[in-house]
Amino acid sequence: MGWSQHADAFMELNLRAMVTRLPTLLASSFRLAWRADRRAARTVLAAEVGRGLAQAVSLLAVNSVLGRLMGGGEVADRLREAVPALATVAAVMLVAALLRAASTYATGRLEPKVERVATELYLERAAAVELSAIEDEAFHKLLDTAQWGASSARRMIPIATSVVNAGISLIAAAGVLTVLHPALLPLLVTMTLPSAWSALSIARRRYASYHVWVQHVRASRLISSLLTEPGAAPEIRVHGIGPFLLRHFRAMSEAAEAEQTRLARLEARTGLIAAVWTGLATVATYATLGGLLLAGAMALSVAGTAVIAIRTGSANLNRLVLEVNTLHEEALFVGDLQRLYVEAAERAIPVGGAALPEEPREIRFEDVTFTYPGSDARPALSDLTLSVPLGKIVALVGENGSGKTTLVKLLSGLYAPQRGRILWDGVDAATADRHRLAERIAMVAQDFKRWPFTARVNVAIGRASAPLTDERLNESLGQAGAEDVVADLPRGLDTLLARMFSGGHELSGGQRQRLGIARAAYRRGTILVVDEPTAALDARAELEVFEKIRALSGTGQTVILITHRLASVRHADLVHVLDQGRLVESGTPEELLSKGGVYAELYGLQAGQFAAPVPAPETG
Ligand SMILES: Nc1ncnc2c1ncn2[C@@H]1O[C@H](COP(=O)(O)OP(=O)(O)OP(=O)(O)O)[C@@H](O)[C@H]1O
Repeated sequence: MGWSQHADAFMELNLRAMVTRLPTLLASSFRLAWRADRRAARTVLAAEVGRGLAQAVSLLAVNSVLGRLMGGGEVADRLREAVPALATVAAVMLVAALLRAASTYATGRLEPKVERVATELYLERAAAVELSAIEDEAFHKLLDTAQWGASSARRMIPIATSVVNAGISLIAAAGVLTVLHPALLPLLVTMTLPSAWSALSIARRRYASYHVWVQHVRASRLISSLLTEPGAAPEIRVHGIGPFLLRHFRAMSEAAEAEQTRLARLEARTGLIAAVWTGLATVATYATLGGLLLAGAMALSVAGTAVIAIRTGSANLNRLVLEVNTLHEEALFVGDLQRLYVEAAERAIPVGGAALPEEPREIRFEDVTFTYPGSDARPALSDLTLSVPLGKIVALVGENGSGKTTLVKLLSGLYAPQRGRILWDGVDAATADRHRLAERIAMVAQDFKRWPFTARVNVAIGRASAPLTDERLNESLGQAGAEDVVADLPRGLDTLLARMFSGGHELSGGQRQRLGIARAAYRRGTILVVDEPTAALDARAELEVFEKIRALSGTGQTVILITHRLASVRHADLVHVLDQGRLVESGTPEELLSKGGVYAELYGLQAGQFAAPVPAPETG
């Protein structure tokens, strides 16, 4: 998959590749900064270039000061002659300090903006992808790794700034050194190469480890969140699952610790080798400098400047190598983020497409076959041909796993069939404008979302784009029979439905379900899909909800009803019976009952439960 190719690319990254990639990295940091805040980006760049130049001028001025001080003549005269150069050094230091302050301020302003821009883009793209992408394990992994990209992009800003600064300072020091004596430059490079090698090796190992361990980190985070999640809390306590989860958490943490220890050991070894190499190169550098002095090939004042230039140069080269290395490390995470941008754009729900008929009469499935992406099980739907007449109540019936939910997901455009077509009065849904199609659907899914907001928002979120009016809200609550639910809430519609927050309230399963139906009613889609709408309702509430659903269809609304309660299906205009992804029967409830097929059999089983005599208690 994508991410592992990426890791391989990094594994091949050597010093030369790092240097050649540097301009691209700096440019991408600058582009992000430019997008976030142009003025701040300009200020940082100008200030850093200015600071680098100031360093060169300051080195030359120091050279001139040393030359004057070590020249011939009276000490007082020598001092006097050095004054202009000393004044230059002081002025340059002042300018450099001012530039540094400007750069610090602008960088500080840029950083959070860059992170926000990158995060917004991440969330925006992630929210727009197809459901199949969200359910795809590889895409999820990318979502996971890419989430660090935004903070990396933020960190890249000061690092890139530092790289520019160190680079210019280094060029200044190297230029001065070359002027002083050509032999000094290669020595400077030799002194710094070991740290470059060690920093690169360490970063490469850390990154490879991260990519191998990312799944492990995810799983361990999941386990720790299970231990604190309110939904899991009752079962953890009653079934005593806590110690089991803790044991797993500890085992996973210990494995991760062992990996950290391995990395630390390798880091220490690499650092030691680099330190020995640097030490030898430093000795060689100063020995060369001494040799040049002894041979009379270099004046003492020049040697003094050379020592300063070598120290400044090697410090800058070291900093440059470390910063370039960190920049690469962060860039790899930003790379994950950029790959997510690209992949999410490729897997986004397409925009535009054919218009659907204004008032279609039927939605027709023609030889539809669908297998869930990545699944090697039998198709969830096989060669399915059926009609959903609009403006009616259509019930989907069948045993668990027969494909009912899958069918409505396809009808809602959440998935596309691999074979066959779904036609809205002759317009193929595959070519239709998907966003427009979704506009028409209101859905109460089996596992519909409990939003951690107020009751009001929990209903109105059904059509978040519409202005929230009390009239529409009350109408929807009425349509779902949810007025009592709201009346019982401590702060009515303003009650926060999130127990984990102060003032939050928890609804019962049935209350939640009614609010879910109110949300779908609020949406006012022309097709209402209700998947097991009464699973959590008591007998009276169930009757009431079906009554309401029936009333909705009376207003011209299409209702697609999935339920196992066959007594509730008797008001449907049409029933499709599915079995193992295939359509086995279709007709009105009466037709199906008299036919004596699967529907009649299931109906008989349910009715039989009520008719069966209750066994008498044993008497002792
Ligand atoms: N997201 C998914 N990924 C892979 N397979 C899935 C997914 N959802 C459902 N399936 C499989 O597709 C088949 C049909 O499932 P579906 O949920 O449509 O059945 P259903 O008739 O609605 O069942 P139930 O009555 O239990 O709700 C099942 O074999 C199920 O395991």
